[in-house]
Amino acid sequence: MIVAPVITIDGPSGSGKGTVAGLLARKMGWNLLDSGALYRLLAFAAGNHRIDLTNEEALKLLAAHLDVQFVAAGDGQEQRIILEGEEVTSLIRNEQVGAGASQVASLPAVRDALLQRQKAFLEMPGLVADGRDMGTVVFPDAPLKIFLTASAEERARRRYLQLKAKGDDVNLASLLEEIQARDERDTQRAVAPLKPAADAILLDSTELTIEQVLERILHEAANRDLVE
Ligand SMILES: Nc1ncnc2c1ncn2[C@@H]1O[C@H](COP(=O)(O)OP(=O)(O)O)[C@@H](O)[C@H]1O
Ligand SMILES: Nc1ccn([C@H]2C[C@H](O)[C@@H](COP(=O)(O)OP(=O)(O)O)O2)c(=O)n1
Repeated sequence: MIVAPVITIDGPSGSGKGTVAGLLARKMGWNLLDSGALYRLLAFAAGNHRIDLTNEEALKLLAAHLDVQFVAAGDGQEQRIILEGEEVTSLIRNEQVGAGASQVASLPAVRDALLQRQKAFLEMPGLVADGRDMGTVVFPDAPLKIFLTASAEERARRRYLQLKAKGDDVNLASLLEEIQARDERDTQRAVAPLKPAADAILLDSTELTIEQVLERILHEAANRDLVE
C-alpha cells in the first residue's frame, strides 16, 4: 500500500503555523489539516450545547459526533469551516475560543476521540498538518517535521495585528498574557504536550518573513524528495 507523505508543522500560538501550512498545501497541491480548528470547534460547539469545558464524558461524545465540514480554499482564500450547518470560520478565531480549545485539548478522552478523524485527512497526493502533536502523536512517521517557534512578544504582536485587522477589540498586554497561559497549559499537559518531535527541524520565525519560512520548509521538502 502506498502511504501519502505528510509534512507536520507544530508549535505554539502565533508562530505562523496556520499561515505557512495553508500556503505550503496550496503550493504543493496537498491536503490540509488544521488540527487546532478541531479543538476550537469542539470548544465552540460545547458553548452552543451548554456543555461545561471540564465535562470530559460529554465532550468526548460531542467530539466523536462533531458535524464539521472543511471546504477547500479557492485561490488565495482561507479554507471555510462549517459547524452543524453554520459558517464559523471567523467565529472560532479569537482568544476566548483559543483558551477553551486549549482547555478541552488537555482531556485525554477528547484527544482520543479526535485522533482517527485527524488521521483520515491523510490522502494522496499528501498532507500538510498543523497543530501541537502532529509530529509526535498523530503522524509520527512523517518524513518532514517542522517545529515553528517565535518569541512570545512577537507572537502576541502578530495576533494583535491579525485580530485588529478583523475588527476585534484587542489589547496587546492581555493577548501576551493569554498566549503565555496557553503555552503553559499546552506544554505541561500529561497527554500529547506541545514539544518538538525528536526528529523535528526547529525553525524560529521571530526574525523571518512568511516567505522566508515557506522557503526554508520547501528547501527541506526538496531535500527529502517531497517536491515534484
Ligand atoms: N513570519 C511571520 N512574520 C510576520 N507575521 C507573521 C509571520 N508568520 C505569520 N504571521 C502572521 O501572524 C499571524 C498569526 O499567524 P498564524 O498562522 O495564525 O499562527 P498560528 O497558526 O501558529 O497560531 C497571522 O496574521 C499571520 O499573517
Ligand atoms: N494538535 C493540536 C492542535 C491544537 N491543540 C489545542 C491547543 C491550542 O492552544 C488550541 C488551539 O490551537 P490552534 O492551533 O488553533 O491555536 P493557534 O492558532 O496556534 O493559536 O488547541 C492541541 O492540543 N493539539
